[in-house]
Amino acid sequence: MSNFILGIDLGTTSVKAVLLAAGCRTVAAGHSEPTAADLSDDSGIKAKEQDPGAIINAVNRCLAQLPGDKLQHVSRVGLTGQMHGVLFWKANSGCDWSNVNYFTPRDTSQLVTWQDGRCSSDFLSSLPKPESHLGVSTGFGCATIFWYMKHRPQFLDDFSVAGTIQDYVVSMLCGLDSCVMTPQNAASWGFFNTASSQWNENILKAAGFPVRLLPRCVPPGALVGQTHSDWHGIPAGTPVGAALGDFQCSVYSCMSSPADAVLNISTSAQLTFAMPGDFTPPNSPQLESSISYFPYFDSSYLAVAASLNGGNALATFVETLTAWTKELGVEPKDSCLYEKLIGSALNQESSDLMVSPTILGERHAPLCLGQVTNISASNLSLGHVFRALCRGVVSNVASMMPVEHLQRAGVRRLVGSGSALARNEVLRQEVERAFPLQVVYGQNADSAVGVAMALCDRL
Ligand SMILES: Nc1ncnc2c1ncn2[C@@H]1O[C@H](COP(=O)(O)OP(=O)(O)O)[C@@H](O)[C@H]1O
Ligand SMILES: O=C(CO)[C@@H](O)[C@H](O)[C@H](O)[C@H](O)COP(=O)(O)O
Repeated sequence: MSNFILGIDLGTTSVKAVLLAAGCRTVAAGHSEPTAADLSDDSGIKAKEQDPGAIINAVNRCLAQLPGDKLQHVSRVGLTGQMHGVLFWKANSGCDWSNVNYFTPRDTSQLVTWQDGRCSSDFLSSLPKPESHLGVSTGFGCATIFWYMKHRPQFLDDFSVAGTIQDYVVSMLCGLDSCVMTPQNAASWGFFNTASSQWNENILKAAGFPVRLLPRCVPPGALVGQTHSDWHGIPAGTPVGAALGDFQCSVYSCMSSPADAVLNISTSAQLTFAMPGDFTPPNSPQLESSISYFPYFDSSYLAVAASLNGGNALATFVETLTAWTKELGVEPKDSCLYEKLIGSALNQESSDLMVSPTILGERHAPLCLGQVTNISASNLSLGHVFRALCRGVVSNVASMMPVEHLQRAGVRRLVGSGSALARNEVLRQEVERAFPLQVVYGQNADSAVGVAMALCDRL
């Protein structure tokens, strides 16, 4: 039996796991499980948190579905997942292995995710200026830690380690008493200089920030350690890579030429292309710009329009419909609703209803919330509304990085990735209408495949 590489994506909505066979381009098996729902927020601070226990349960369910005869021949484990977020744990007691075959979290905080809104614009303005080309937005790890410093300082005293959810899993698998992070994820926390690959420690220390919580940085593709226990049949001693960013991994899974742009629509949405190898980002944040530059591999960068409003806008509409119908005494299933909405919109070729889906605002325009305009008595059918909503999601991310910008950068083809795109023909139709480019959809184009490919290519 040949060796396999296990890739796991801890996404905001679902966990995906794949086994990549030798040659790194064949997906031997894959599975996905819904992850944790957002915890209800009765604090009034627009918190968006997820329970690490529910996330790791989804990981355990996902791996339990993979073929055991392949799991025992895994030669590398790669983790990726939702960026920007932060969870805290206690060194050496962050998880419980009493189930022998897998671990469950212990002594951790909740995961404060990239969708968290507790850091107001005023609060962010009160923070020191970062020495980085990337600004700091609400939901970014360092901003969240500054928030806890100001509003709940004792909370931080209970913990000795912090990282993204994917960094946490790497630490638990390798039995680390600290956290190791790649620049792909460190850049998503803020106060990280990607040119020097260092935290803005002096700036943070001067502001009283608990720098003891900052992870140690290693290059993407680095191995952090080895699994210290058998895990779902994967033998102890299996090398584990430092965790990568889901955005970069979705690109790595399907970008095959510098002339490719990638449109990933998952919970969020990203439109991106690779910058030339000699590109260096500006010295300071371009806060009003809808385009940012995120570290990729080998000191290269991706230009990205990172929208906060992707599949989550569609999910919010489905959840709202479910709530309305429950109030009316009916209990539809979400999956049934998606099928009906997609079906209705496929029968509605076009609509003059206009939907701007930015219910979370955008990082470059946080106050620009969602809108529905041009409503008439004849364009409020489910087909009209869902068609207009899908077009709105695509138009919004396209407005953040117009096709002219792509063409000036030499882009000739658009590759689609992410479950929201893979599962929604209306969304794909709107992509093909919005972009006068060749549009293809990557086979197995998602972050779990991308992290496994990245590890494989760096064997
Ligand atoms: N049954 C479904 N049919 C079509 N789209 C769906 C369905 N279920 C979820 N989605 C869409 O998929 C999105 C989640 O995509 P996913 O790739 O799982 O996200 P992530 O990688 O961020 O966890 C949801 O936001 C929703 O818009
Ligand atoms: O694209 C960027 C980079 O800022 C971020 O938006 C980031 O990739 C994503 O929003 C988060 O990682 C969440 O991703 P996902 O759960 O939607 O796959």
